[in-house]
Formats: sequence, C-alpha cells, structure tokens
Amino acid sequence: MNDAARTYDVIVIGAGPVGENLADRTQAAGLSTVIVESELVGGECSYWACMPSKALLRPVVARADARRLPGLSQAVGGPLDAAAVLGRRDEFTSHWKDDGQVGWLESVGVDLVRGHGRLDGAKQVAVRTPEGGTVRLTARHAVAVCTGTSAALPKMPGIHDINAWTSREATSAKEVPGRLVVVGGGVVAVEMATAWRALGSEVTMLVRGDGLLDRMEPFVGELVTEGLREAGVDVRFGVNVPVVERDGAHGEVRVGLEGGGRVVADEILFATGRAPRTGDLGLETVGLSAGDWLTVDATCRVTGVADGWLYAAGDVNHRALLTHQGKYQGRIAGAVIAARAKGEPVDDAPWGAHAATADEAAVPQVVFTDPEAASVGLTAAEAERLGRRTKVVDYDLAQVAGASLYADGYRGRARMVVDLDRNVLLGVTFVGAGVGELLHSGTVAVAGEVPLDRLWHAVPAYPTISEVWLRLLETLRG
Ligand SMILES: Cc1cc2nc3c(=O)[nH]c(=O)nc-3n(C[C@H](O)[C@H](O)[C@H](O)COP(=O)(O)OP(=O)(O)OC[C@H]3O[C@@H](n4cnc5c(N)ncnc54)[C@H](O)[C@@H]3O)c2cc1C
Ligand SMILES: NC(=O)c1ccc[n+]([C@@H]2O[C@H](COP(=O)([O-])OP(=O)(O)OC[C@H]3O[C@@H](n4cnc5c(N)ncnc54)[C@H](O)[C@@H]3O)[C@@H](O)[C@H]2O)c1
Repeated sequence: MNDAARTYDVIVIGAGPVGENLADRTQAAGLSTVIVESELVGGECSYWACMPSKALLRPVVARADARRLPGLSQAVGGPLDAAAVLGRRDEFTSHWKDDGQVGWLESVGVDLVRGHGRLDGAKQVAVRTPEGGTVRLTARHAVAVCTGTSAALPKMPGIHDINAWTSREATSAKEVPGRLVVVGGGVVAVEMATAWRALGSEVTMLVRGDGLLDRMEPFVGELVTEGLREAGVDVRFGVNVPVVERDGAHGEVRVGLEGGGRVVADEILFATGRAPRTGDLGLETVGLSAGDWLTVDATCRVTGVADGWLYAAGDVNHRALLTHQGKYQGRIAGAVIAARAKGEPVDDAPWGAHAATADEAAVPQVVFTDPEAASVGLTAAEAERLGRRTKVVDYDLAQVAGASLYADGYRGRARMVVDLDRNVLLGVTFVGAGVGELLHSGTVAVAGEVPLDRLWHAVPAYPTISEVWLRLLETLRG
C-alpha cells in the first residue's frame, strides 16, 4: 500500500472510551479530528474490561440478593446457567466486533484510521496499517494519546510460557475452568473471583498483602473477604508466588508457594495491576521515555514537551484508572484543546471548565462484588496523610430500614470523612448489597463541596438505603 499523508486539527491515538470522547468533543467544537485504533474501536473497556466483567457479575449479584429474600430464595436455589451468562456477556461485547462503535464515530464526523500509531516528532503521527502501509498524519493543533493500559505481569521465570490468564482471558473465556487460581487482591481479582466462583469454578485467591482492596477503607476489604469466603472462595493472605509451572499449553497449573506447599489448578489469573501502552509509541521522538506513564497537568497536557501540543487522557496518564474518570478527562482535554486552538480564555483554576480537578478530590468507584463496595473522594487514611483536620463517622447499614427490607441479614457499613475546617465532606464509602446506585449522592456531596448544614436539608426518601445519609449526619451531630 502506498504511503498517504493527511492533515487534521487534532489527532487522537487510541479509540477506547476516552479517545472516543475526546475526539467527539474536538470535532463538535469545529476542529477536524482523526482517531487511530490498532485493535477494536471501543477499547479495553468495551471488550475485555468493564462491559464483559459487569455482564458476568450482574446475574451473580442479582441471584445473591434474591437468595436473601424468603419467598424468592427457593426459586433461585439452583446453579447459574453458565452458558446463558456467558452468552449474555458475548452480546454485551457485540461478539468482539466494533461495527456499532465505528458507526458512532461516523455519525459524529470523526475519521478513523486503523493501525498502530506512533509519534514521529512534533505534531506528527505515523500509522502502520494492517495492510502494511503507512499513513502519515500531521496535527495543526494537538495530538492526544489515549492508548490505555495492558495487564502487568509479575517478573517471574517462565511466566510467559504458561498461558496464564490476564484480565482479557478472565473477561472473555468461553468455558468455566474447574479450578482457578487468582493472584492479586485488587479490583480485577475480587470481581473475577466472584464471577467465576458463582459460575462454578473452585477459586483460590493468593494475595501477597494482608487484605483485599487496600486502596479503600479497611472495612471494605474485610466485608468483601467475608463475602468471598461465604461463596466458597479460598482466600489466602500473605502469600507470595515465586514459581508457576504448567504441563504443555493447557495442562494443569502448579503454583509453588513461598515457604512450601502448592496449589494446583486448571487456569491461573494474574490480576496484578496495569502497565501503560506507551512502549512502542515513539515517545523518544518527542523527548520522552518509551514505556512511561504520561505525566500531565490539570488540563491533561503532557508536561515537558515544547510548545504544549501533546495531551494524554485516560488510563495512560495514571491519574485514575477508571472509564468514567478518563471520559471526564477526555471532555476536559477536548474543551481545552478547542479553547487554545481558537485563542479563547482557558479556565484551569481548580474546578474550572478546563481542569480535571475531580481526579484529585472526587473519584467515584464501584466494585461489583457481593457485597458491593462504593467510594468517592479521600479515605480517612488519605485525609490524615494530607494533614486535614477530620472527623470520621461510621454507621452500620444493617440498622437502616431500607437496607433490612432490601435483604434479610443485610450486612454493610458506611463511612463519611468530614473536613472539620470547611464543614464539607472529603470522602464517603459504602459497602453492602445495592450500594453502587447510592454512590452518586456521595459524589455530588464531595465534588459539590455541599456544606453539611445544607446537606441536613437533603432528606432521603423512606424507606430506602439512602437513609444512611440521615443516620450519618445524626451521628455526626451527636
Ligand atoms: C477487568 C477490568 C474491569 C474493569 N471494570 C471497570 C469498571 O467497571 N468501571 C470502570 O470505570 N473501569 C473499569 N476498568 C478500567 C477501564 O477498563 C479503563 O479505565 C478504561 O478502559 C480506560 O480507557 P482508555 O480509553 O484510557 O483505554 P483503553 O480502554 O485501554 O483503550 C485504549 C485504546 O487504544 C488503543 N491503542 C493502544 N495503543 C495504540 C497505538 N499505538 N495505536 C493505535 N491504537 C492504540 C487500544 O487498542 C485501545 O483500543 C476495568 C478494567 C479491567 C481490566
Ligand atoms: N469496578 C471497577 O471500577 C474496576 C474493575 C476492575 C478494574 N478496575 C480498574 O483497573 C485497574 C487495574 O485493576 P487490578 O486489579 O489489575 O490492579 P490493582 O492495582 O487494583 O490491584 C493489583 C493487585 O495485585 C497485587 N500485585 C501486584 N503485583 C503483584 C505481584 N508481583 N505478585 C502478587 N501480587 C501482586 C497488588 O498487591 C494488588 O492487590 C484498577 O486500578 C481499577 O481502577 C476497575
């Protein structure tokens, strides 16, 4: 194929949820925009992360809720229909085809170039196309890197020879393994252990630390551990995994444990964090280092690049590895690229139209386990580390009428972290069945810096789980 050259106002590399949003914003602002994608338009989130994992988990959590309701529990006593659950998951990934998302790009007027994009000097991108050609793109105003992350595997001899699962296989597997070992204690580990256990696997979790979900309030990990163990997951803490072997490509996996002993399984999932997809991105052609996370300012502009034409949004800038937060950055970056291109004023003060302030103060996250965990803003420990003068208020969710109606034997807890100097909330955490849908109330309170005296007038409906807000405020007031 012959080389081609084209010029656009904005080039976006990576058509995951973040690149799509950013491109939509710049195109809508009147800047001609092209997006480059090497795999599927829609990115990790649509095909190997958020969508398939939540499609696997939804029936699991719905069944767990139903089993706690006399009159209904008898009807849902049996096992999940794994084939049907996997089939619904396949629908949510559009069977790993991106026609729908490509159609959407067309509908918003963004051009797509398929292939692997690399920076090639200032405002230049060279795309290696699947046909073996090169498309040379030049940006008049900006290049935005939205290339996301891939799974990070531990440095362990032979790890690349054992056909280990990463999040990709854990979300797209077509069969339920008889025995699954999960290494890690973060979000991917707990969600995938929950899903595959309910689908029928014997699951063993090997966690090197002493708790799960250690970036959240400590009681979250405790309650999620309890839930996993009750579901039959063997959760082991303080376990290092120095050796893993496998017979052939699909034989038994043997996991040697530090200090002796071993676990044998049919598959092993490494849910051990993420690495930026910047290894083959031409960063060195613009004075940056290959393989690094891209450090950005509040407007998502990459620091240390002359003339400020390079932006990075989403996972790749390491600010918050979540789809909604990356899309927020995409909206902010799209707006600021347009403002700078048109010579309009830039409002990058905290909470301004062109600053991704929520990344620091109000990141919401829901972990879709049984019980669910939901948090926004700072934990008590983070607030203390930052030297804030705080009061921590806890409440037992089981004492809330709406929660006891939701399920018999409801277990859960809520915490708010109060900024005593400003009388606003710094963070809120809920853990318990159904709390995911409660979280946005906390996000509004934290991001809106709603004064607690005013929050007192935000009356939760009776009898909902949201009444926990009233109980937390009453507890604060004594
Ligand atoms: C198992 C799992 C479950 C998750 N669940 C949730 C959840 O429930 N909620 C949530 O908010 N977050 C969740 N996340 C995190 C979420 O998936 C990421 O935060 C999100 O996908 C980041 O979006 P992104 O657009 O930055 O990157 P990605 O989604 O990774 O997209 C990047 C795109 O760039 C393309 N690309 C990379 N390099 C190049 C290149 N050189 N040239 C051209 N194209 C390139 C890739 O092919 C990809 O399509 C989950 C993650 C995992 C692993
Ligand atoms: N529901 C959601 O919002 C959701 C779901 C899944 C993933 N995500 C996002 O995806 C990101 C990645 O998730 P993740 O679970 O892969 O990463 P993580 O950083 O949340 O957890 C990684 C876990 O692996 C452990 N670990 C790291 N290196 C190890 C090693 N060498 N040996 C043993 N254990 C090791 C860590 O101690 C930790 O427990 C998260 O930041 C999260 O925000 C979000």
